[in-house]
Amino acid sequence: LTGSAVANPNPSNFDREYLVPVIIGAVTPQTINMDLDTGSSDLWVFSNSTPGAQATGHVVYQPNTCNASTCAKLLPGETWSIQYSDMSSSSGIVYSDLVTIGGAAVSSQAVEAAQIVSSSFTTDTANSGLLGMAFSSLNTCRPQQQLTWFDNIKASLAAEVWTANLQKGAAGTYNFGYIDSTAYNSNITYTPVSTLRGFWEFTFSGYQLGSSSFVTTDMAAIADTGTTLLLLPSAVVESYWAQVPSAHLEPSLGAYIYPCSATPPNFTFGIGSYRGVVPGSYLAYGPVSSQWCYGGIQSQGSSPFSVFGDVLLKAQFVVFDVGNLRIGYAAK
Ligand SMILES: CC1CCN(C(=N)N)CC1
Ligand SMILES: CC1CCN(C(=N)N)CC1
Repeated sequence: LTGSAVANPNPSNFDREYLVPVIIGAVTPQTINMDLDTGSSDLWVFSNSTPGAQATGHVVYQPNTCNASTCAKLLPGETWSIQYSDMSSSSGIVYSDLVTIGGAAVSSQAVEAAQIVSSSFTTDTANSGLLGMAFSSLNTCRPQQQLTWFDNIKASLAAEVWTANLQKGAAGTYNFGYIDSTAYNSNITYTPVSTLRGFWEFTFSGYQLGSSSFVTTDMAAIADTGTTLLLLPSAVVESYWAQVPSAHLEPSLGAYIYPCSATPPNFTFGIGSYRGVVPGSYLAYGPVSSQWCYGGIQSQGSSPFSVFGDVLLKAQFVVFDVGNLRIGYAAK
């Protein structure tokens, strides 16, 4: 078994997130556009349990709890509650239902129906749910923790692997169970993943800011499709933006902005001896005013790891190898 699904950048704003059409239900199937997030492990959707005012503009999951084996089933007593790093949150109840992504189906997937969603989810009308693809140890369902869609399907796949091929301002692809050798043009360099924190966490071997020399130093990072930007240690971020005249940390935003007339420098990361290049144009996130632009590289703050978000991932072909607990990067 294999699967292949489109990854659509959020239509309105600078590839803030990438949405995947997910088909939920057998008797009355619904296609719901969800944000595939390798930084969390809950599959949750706006639903008929979400208050109307919070669900306005969204497709809502309507579980068909009919009386056949193919119907949705409420999991009695199960609840979930999650908070994301941008302080958004959601919570609710849990059903089991058929979930098909890119032609690959899980018959009894925990589908977490929202009873409450915070305002930033309500206003993000292109996104009607989160598809968690980190490790199941982070799943918030209680009292019985539930498995991610990938954990449920992986034994049926040709290989316990999936790949991300995100694009800048265009549709990309998530493939499940196979590696499309036509999708990249360098060897894939793998490095081990630690699951101790439940993320796709790995060590990268250093970085290069623009045309400066490569800095060889082992650093921790997670690969996170659910984070838009590239988050690095504040000292590295300061050095990076020092290369752009007038770029500065804007206190009111808590972020670096730079003159939109400038193109930011490239960012290169190392995996062993592999060098992954993020073009400067990918690090121009979007305007905050007529002349100031929001930088695509920002500080990781107090986080113990960097966050390789969409601005970096879209420049690479990325292999999430669950079977071998490793992550792979290739140029494309
Ligand atoms: C470490 C944090 C990264 C951002 N998150 C996420 N993509 N769900 C939350 C966890
Ligand atoms: C993992 C992220 C998904 C998108 N988010 C949001 N719409 N508030 C934040 C959390």
